[in-house]
Amino acid sequence: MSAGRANFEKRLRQIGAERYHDKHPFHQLLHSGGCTPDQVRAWVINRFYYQARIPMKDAAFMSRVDDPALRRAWRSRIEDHDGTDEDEGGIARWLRLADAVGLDRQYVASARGVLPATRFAVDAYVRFVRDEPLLEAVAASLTELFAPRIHAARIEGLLAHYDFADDSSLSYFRNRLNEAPKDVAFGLSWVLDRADTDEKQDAAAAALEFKTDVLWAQLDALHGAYVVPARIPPGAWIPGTHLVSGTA
Ligand SMILES: O=C(O)c1cc(C(=O)O)c2c(n1)C(=O)C(=O)c1cc(C(=O)O)[nH]c1-2
Repeated sequence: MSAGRANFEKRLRQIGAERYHDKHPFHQLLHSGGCTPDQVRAWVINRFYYQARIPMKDAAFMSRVDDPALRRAWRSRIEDHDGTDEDEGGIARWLRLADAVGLDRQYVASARGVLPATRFAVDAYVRFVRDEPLLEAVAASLTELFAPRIHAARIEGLLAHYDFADDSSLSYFRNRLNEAPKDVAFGLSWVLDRADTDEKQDAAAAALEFKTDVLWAQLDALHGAYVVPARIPPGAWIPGTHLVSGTA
């Protein structure tokens, strides 16, 4: 026996209401115009690592699925980030944002300046999806239920407060507004259908909480390193470096 489908969906949404990273002070700083240009750059560099690993985690997921219908429903996630013959894809769009804030895109793409804690958090997500049961792997992706709201708030906040923000530099987020709802509608009904015991519902809810931790930890790392009193770990990006002159 398990709590009904509607109650379980409510429980998952409550996790977002309490734990999603829209509540993190770094996002509040970013969206309200409180970040310095270097703090925005640090966010662009570190968040790139998440972007770059998302299609790798989706490929890891697909490598474990023996149902062709599920692989077919999932594969557009990889194309959304890596692109197709017709569409440049999310990774290329993110690098456009890197250009707009004046960063050397090759440095950003190299992921050399990424904070250690960001790397640990993102790598933990990829491993989780590779190693845990498929139900938990799909449940972990359901933070995307809460992403369109933060993407809309980000577009509005960045456009209002930062000179680099325009249709080209923010195209990543506009595209996600269309891509994420289709992914999450599929993922949510897949999880609701399969989590038919209390034990499975608990496991799926724990996976979603784990994922909110993955997102929160990345912003904690950013805040600790680049917001006063800043403590930049060895090897991480140093403000003022790897810029392309004449931009931002
Ligand atoms: O900007 C954000 O706050 C945000 C959050 C998330 C998320 O909730 O994991 C994703 C994205 N963006 C995103 O752009 C994206 O492509 C994405 C894929 C996934 C996933 O877990 O498969 N999450 C997210």
